[in-house]
Amino acid sequence: MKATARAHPIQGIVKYHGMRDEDLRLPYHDSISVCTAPSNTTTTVEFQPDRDEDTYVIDGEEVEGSGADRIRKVVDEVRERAGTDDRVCVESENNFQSNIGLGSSASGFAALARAATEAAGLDLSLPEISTIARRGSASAARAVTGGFSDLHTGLNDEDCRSERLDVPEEFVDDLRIVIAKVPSYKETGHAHAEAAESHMFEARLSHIHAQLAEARDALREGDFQRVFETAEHDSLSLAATTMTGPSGWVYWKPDTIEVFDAVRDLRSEEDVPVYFSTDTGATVYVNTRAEYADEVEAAVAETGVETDVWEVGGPARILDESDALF
Ligand SMILES: Nc1ncnc2c1ncn2[C@@H]1O[C@H](COP(=O)(O)OP(=O)(O)OP(=O)(O)O)[C@@H](O)[C@H]1O
Ligand SMILES: C[C@@](O)(CCOP(=O)(O)OP(=O)(O)O)CC(=O)O
Repeated sequence: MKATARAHPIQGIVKYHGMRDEDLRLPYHDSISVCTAPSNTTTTVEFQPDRDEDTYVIDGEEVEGSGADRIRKVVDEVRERAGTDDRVCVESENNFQSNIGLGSSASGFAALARAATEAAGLDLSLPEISTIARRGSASAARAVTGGFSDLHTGLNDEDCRSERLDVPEEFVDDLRIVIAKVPSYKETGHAHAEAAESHMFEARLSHIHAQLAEARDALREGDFQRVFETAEHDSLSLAATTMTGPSGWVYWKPDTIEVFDAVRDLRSEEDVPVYFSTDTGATVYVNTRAEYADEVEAAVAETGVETDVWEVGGPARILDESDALF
């Protein structure tokens, strides 16, 4: 009745924005992402029949408000599928900063869904677990299946689930993601809620199918340039939509743009294979290949931002009992 799981956050490639159904978190369109490592979330879940209430703790702090509501959604779905009313104790740790655009809701709800289903004794495939994680965060569905994954939209759990894409191993092993941290706090919930109100949203929807086809084909071929050109372009498309909604969200900061410039200089002046990408946040993912990672990190660090070099992460997995957080 107790289990611990670990999951990695995601970088969007063809990014998800906006939900058809906020309760079930059914996105308007398919989306593709890649999990990042060593960034991860570790979560322990225990069903405790003697308790009166659930408790949720992240990074040593009890979670309340909308953060707790989202965790409860995932836990309630597990309770329903397992046919139990037992209360749970959830403890979680992120080994990276949350709410700065590094995808903590993805790894957080993926680790939660993986640990909770295991603790409840449910025998489910990763795509099935992805439908439970999706109720906390749609990007978490892709963090359950890991690597490069594709979340299909749909109106039910049979259709709206994540599937791991078949991508050449050499391409995955060669990818380096230089993280340019721009620590500006934000929450994406409101942006999703107003996504469809931007006049750019219809344009984005009609464009996204070609982007998805391009990304799937480029990933199958292991074509670095086409995959990350698509991700860079989609970052600009996503920002165009968020910036032109009713709240006019501008997620980028001056440091973000400086990193974009550094990346484009490396590409045009030094012929380095390197592309930027942002999700909903000011932090930049700088995608390059292993042999260029040091040169790219040095150029990005010169703008004054803090950097890290990450790689591709796998699916959500169960850890040993000795790794439990309580
Ligand atoms: N370990 C965790 N377990 C459960 N929920 C988590 C965890 N870490 C973060 N979260 C939730 O995810 C929210 C942050 O994610 P949000 O949906 O705002 O955007 P995001 O784009 O995934 O986040 P980030 O800015 O980290 O990229 C937090 O406010 C919290 O409610
Ligand atoms: C473009 C993104 O940054 C969208 C992030 O959205 P969230 O995963 O934060 O959304 P919730 O479902 O509300 O948790 C990355 C992506 O998933 O494509």
